[in-house]
Amino acid sequence: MSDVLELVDVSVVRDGRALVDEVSWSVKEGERWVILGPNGAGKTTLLNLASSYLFPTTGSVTILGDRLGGVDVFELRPRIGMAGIAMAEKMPKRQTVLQTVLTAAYGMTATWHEDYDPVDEARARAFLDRLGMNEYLDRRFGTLSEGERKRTLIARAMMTDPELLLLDEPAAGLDLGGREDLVRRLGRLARDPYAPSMVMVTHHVEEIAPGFTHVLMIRQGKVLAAGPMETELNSRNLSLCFGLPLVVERLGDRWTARGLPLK
Ligand SMILES: Nc1ncnc2c1ncn2[C@@H]1O[C@H](COP(=O)(O)OP(=O)(O)OP(=O)(O)O)[C@@H](O)[C@H]1O
Repeated sequence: MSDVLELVDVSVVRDGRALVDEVSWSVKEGERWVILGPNGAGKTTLLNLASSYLFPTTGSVTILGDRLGGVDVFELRPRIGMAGIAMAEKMPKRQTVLQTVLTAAYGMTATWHEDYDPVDEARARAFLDRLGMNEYLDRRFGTLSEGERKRTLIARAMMTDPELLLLDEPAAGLDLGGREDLVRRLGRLARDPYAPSMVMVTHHVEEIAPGFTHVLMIRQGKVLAAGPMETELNSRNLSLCFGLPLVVERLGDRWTARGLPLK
C-alpha cells in the first residue's frame, strides 16, 4: 500500500509557539483515520497541512506522492476533498444545493452562467442522493439546517473524485438524530472499498463511524498515540489525551467514553 499522506518531523510554529510539534504520521491507501484531541490541540492545523493550504515551518509533508514545496498546489488540491466549517463559510448562501455541489467540478465556489456537463449534474445528484439530500436540490444553501449543510458539503467534497477526503468535525452542532444519520452515512462511505482514503477530525468517540480503521491522538501539538483503533483507542490513551480520567468502551461497532466521577 502506498502513502496517501506522509508527515515527517513536521512542526508549525507561530509567534514562537509550536502549534504542531515534530509530528510524524502516515496514512496509507484505503485507511480511514480519526484525529482526536482537546480544543486547541492542533487538529485543524494538521488538516490544513494535509489539504496543502498550510506549509510546515520545518519537516516534510508529502500528499498523494507530491512533496509540499515542490509541487503546484493548484494541481494537487482537486485531488483532495475537504468538508468543514471553513468551507461552509465560503459557500454563497443564495446558491442552490445542486449548484453548491456542481460548482466543485469546476473548481469554484460560485456559479457562473456556463453550461454544466449533464454527466457532472448526474454525479452531483447521485452524491446528494447518497447523503439523503435529494429532496433539497433546489433549496438555497443559506436556508439549510446545520446537518443539511454538512451533508451537502460532504457530497461537494466527493464531486472531484478525490483520492483523499478530509472531514473537519462533520457532526459538530448536530442533534442526536442528525449525528446518528451522519454516522450511518459516513459508515457506509468508510466501508466502501472504492471510497477515497479518509481523515476525520472529531471531539467525540461517539462520532466515529464503523469502518474507520485508525486513530491519531494529539495533545498540545504532539502525537500521543497513532495506530489501529483496536489497540490505540483505549482508556489510558484517551485519559492522557484529554487530561482527565476517562473510560472508553466499545459497544458493537461503535465507541463511547465517559469521565470517572469526582471522589
Ligand atoms: N495563525 C495562527 N497564529 C497563532 N496561533 C494560531 C494560528 N492558528 C491557530 N493557532 C492556535 O493554534 C492552536 C491549534 O489550533 P487548531 O485550530 O489546529 O486546534 P484544534 O485542535 O483544531 O482545536 P479545536 O478543537 O478547538 O477546533 C490553537 O491554540 C490556536 O489558537
